[in-house]
Amino acid sequence: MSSTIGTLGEFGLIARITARFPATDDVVLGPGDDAAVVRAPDSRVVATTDLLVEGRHFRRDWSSPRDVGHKAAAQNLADVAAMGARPTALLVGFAAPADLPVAWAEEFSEGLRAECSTAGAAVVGGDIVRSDTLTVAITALGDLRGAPPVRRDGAAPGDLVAVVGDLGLSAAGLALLQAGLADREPTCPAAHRRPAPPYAAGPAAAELGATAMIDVSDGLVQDLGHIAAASNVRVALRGAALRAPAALVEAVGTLARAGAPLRSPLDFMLAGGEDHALAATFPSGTALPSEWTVIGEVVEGTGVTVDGSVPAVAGWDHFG
Ligand SMILES: Nc1ncnc2c1ncn2[C@@H]1O[C@H](COP(=O)(O)OP(=O)(O)O)[C@@H](O)[C@H]1O
Ligand SMILES: Cc1ncc(C[n+]2csc(CCOP(=O)(O)OP(=O)(O)O)c2C)c(N)n1
Ligand SMILES: [Mg+2]
Ligand SMILES: [Mg+2]
Ligand SMILES: [Mg+2]
Repeated sequence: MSSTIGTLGEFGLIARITARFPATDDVVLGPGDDAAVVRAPDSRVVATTDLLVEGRHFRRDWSSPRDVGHKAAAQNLADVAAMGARPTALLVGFAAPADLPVAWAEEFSEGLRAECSTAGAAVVGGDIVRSDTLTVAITALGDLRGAPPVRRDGAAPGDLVAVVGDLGLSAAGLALLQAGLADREPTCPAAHRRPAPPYAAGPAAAELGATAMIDVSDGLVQDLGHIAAASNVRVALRGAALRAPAALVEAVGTLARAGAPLRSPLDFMLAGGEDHALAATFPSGTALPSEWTVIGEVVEGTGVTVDGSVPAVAGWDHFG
């Protein structure tokens, strides 16, 4: 029988987990003392937190522990990048039932470490408690390197709207998993299990003069709606600019043939969350690197439109 965290005990588990988290140059003191010490050369620290709850954010039969570690880190590190900052450190709240295998916690930690290393961050601490529901509460910190944060309220009429990263793949992957079709179309389920936020594009966007930015966690329309509301503008998207990748088109075909509720590739791109693409506004005329796609412009008004109409798609709302 595999050992569980209940038999290993809290401090045994802490020792097992913290041994996996090496320091980076940003870390003065890592896990093990009452608190970690992280360098803040700019003296302003970007801080963000997101919870993941089993059953709501992930399922252990759909995602490996490594996948959940990758996703938990990515969801938080993307918020740091969306401020235009470089992620530096992560803190991990881990609440789990006593019968959780130690290997699950270790593999999860390995996923966290690997995703942090992709983003250039380190795990510097956390907490462990017993709980009936497996829950992960992450806090991520970041460094603005002296630059001002890119907020949600800076978009102005005339700005262009652009996006970098995946759109719709995670939601299509979730739909395939829900329909029991994940084995037939593995690309989207893989994107659902391990989103790949374009971390470096966040600070790069800040340097390019981004006027507002957000990571797409709940759906493109809903998240751009936060920029529209905070900036008192309308975000006018062009549907033709949202070109669906082949994997999304194929996933939609497979879902349709299996009789799943009809959703077009564009629906997934407009409403699907959890890819953690970055959506930003830039002054018109900004020369954007090729990984960015211009998808519309900022105009006077309110809300988000696609080809002039309010789209009939909704993003994720935990209580919706
Ligand atoms: N329980 C809370 N207490 C304080 N602030 C919160 C709470 N929940 C959300 N917020 C804040 O509200 C804002 C929007 O939250 P959210 O939609 O979760 O953002 P994101 O999608 O980037 O994670 C963020 O600034 C977040 O820190
Ligand atoms: C088992 C399962 N069901 C449904 C979803 C879909 N889902 C859960 S949370 C979420 C939105 C993103 O999570 P949230 O907690 O809202 O993160 P935030 O927007 O705060 O970054 C989505 C699309 C999922 N990931 N897993
Ligand atoms: Mg959040
Ligand atoms: Mg966000
Ligand atoms: Mg959300």
